[in-house]
Amino acid sequence: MTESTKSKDESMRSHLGKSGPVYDGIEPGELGEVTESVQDRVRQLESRNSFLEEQCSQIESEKRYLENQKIKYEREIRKLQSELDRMKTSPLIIGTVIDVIKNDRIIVRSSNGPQFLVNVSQYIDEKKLLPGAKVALNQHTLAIAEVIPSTEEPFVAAMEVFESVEVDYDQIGGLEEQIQELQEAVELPLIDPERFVRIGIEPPKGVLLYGLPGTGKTLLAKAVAHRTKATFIRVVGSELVQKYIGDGSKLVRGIFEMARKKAPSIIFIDELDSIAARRLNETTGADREVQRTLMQLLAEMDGFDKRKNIRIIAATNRPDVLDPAILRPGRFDRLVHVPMPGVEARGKILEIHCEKMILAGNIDFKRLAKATEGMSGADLNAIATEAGMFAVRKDKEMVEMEDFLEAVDKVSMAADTQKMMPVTLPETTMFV
Ligand SMILES: Nc1ncnc2c1ncn2[C@@H]1O[C@H](COP(=O)(O)OP(=O)(O)OP(=O)(O)O)[C@@H](O)[C@H]1O
Repeated sequence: MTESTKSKDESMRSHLGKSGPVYDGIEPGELGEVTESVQDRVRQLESRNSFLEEQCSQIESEKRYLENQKIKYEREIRKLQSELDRMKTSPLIIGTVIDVIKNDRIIVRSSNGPQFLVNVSQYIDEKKLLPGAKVALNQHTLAIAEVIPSTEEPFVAAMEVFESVEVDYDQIGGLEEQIQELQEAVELPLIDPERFVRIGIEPPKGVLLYGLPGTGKTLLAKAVAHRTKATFIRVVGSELVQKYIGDGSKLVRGIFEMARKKAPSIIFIDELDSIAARRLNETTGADREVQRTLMQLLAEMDGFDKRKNIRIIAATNRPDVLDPAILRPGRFDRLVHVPMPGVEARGKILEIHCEKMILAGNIDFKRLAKATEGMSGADLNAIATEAGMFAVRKDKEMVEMEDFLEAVDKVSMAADTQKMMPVTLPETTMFV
C-alpha cells in the first residue's frame, strides 16, 4: 500500500467513524472493490426497477384497453337486450289520422281500410296529430301509441324530377304528327297562354299518349319539357300503387304540390292504366287503394287552373282498359296515338342512335330499316348499341354493316323470346 492510499483510507475512516460495522473485517484496500460491487448491485436493481415500471405501465394500458372493451361490450349487450325486447313486443298497426274530434279522440284509418275512433297516449304531442299524419296504433285497443315522423323520402323516391331535360325533337325519329299535337296541346299553352285567352278557348288539360312499349312516348314528353324549359316530373303508375301501398293518394297530392313549386312543370304519368283501369267493383283493399289514388288524381286535375303553368301528360300501352272518368273533358281530353315506326322512321331512328358512333362507309340504313320491320324505337336503339358491342368485341376501329346485321339478328331473337315468355305477375300477387 502506498503512502497516498493509506492516507485516503485513514481520512475516510476518520470521516465515517473509526469502528463502524460496515468496515468490520474489511481491509482498507478492499473498500474500492466493495463500493464497485454495491454500485453494480444498484445498477442491476435500477434496471430491474425500470423493467418492472415498464411492465407496470404496459399492464396499466392493457387494463385500460380491457376496461374500454368491457364498456363496449356492456353497451352492445344493452343494445342487443333492447333489440330483443323490441322483437318481443307485439307489432303496432299503422294508420293515418283522418280527423281530430277532440285532442284525445281521433278518427284514424288503419292501413287495411276501416276507420276507427280511437284514444291517444298522453305522451303524444297533440300538435303532431294533424289529418294525414302517420301513426302507430296499439294492436288491441287501437290507441295511438306514437306519431311516425313524416319523411320526404317516399315522395322523393316515387318521382323523378328533372329540372332540365336534354332531349329535343331532333332526337326523335318519325312521330312528326305527334310532335305537332304536343306542341299545340302542351308547348303553346305553357309558352304563350295569352293566345288561348285571346281566342277564347281553354287549352287541353291533359294529354294521353298511347301506343305499344318502346315507341317513344316518354321521349316525346321529355322533348316537350325541354322546349318549354319546364321541370319534368315523372311518376310510374304501377309504383304508386304497388310500392307505396297506402300512400298513393298522398303521393299524388305531393306530386302536384311539387309541380306547383317547380312550375312551369310537366307531370308525366307513365303506366296510367295501373291507377286508372276501369273496375267493376272494388273487392280488395288493394283495389280500394288504387281507387283512392285515382280519385286524388282526378281531384287534382279538376282543381288546377288550365291556364296555370302545369301540364299533365300520361302514357299507357292499354288505352282499352281505362276508366272513362279519366278521359272526360277537362281531364285527359287529348288522345295521341304513338304508332310503331314505319320504314322511313326506322331508318331515321337508327341514324339518330348511331350519331356518336364511328361508322364504316358501307352502312346501308335503308337496308337496315327494311330488315327491322315490326321493331320499336327501343329495339332500334338496342340494335345500334349491340352493333357497337360486336365491333368492340372484334377490336375494330369502326362499326361495319356486318356488325349491324348481326345486331339485328340478336335483337330480333331477343324480342321473339320475350314475346314467348309467360306474362309476369305483378309483384303483389300472392299464392295461397
Ligand atoms: N321515335 C324514336 N326516336 C328515337 N328513339 C326512340 C324512338 N322511340 C323510342 N326510342 C328509343 O327507345 C327508348 C325507349 O323509348 P320510350 O321510353 O320513350 O318508350 P315508351 O313508349 O315510353 O315505352 P314504355 O311504354 O315501355 O314506357 C328511348 O330512350 C329511345 O332511345
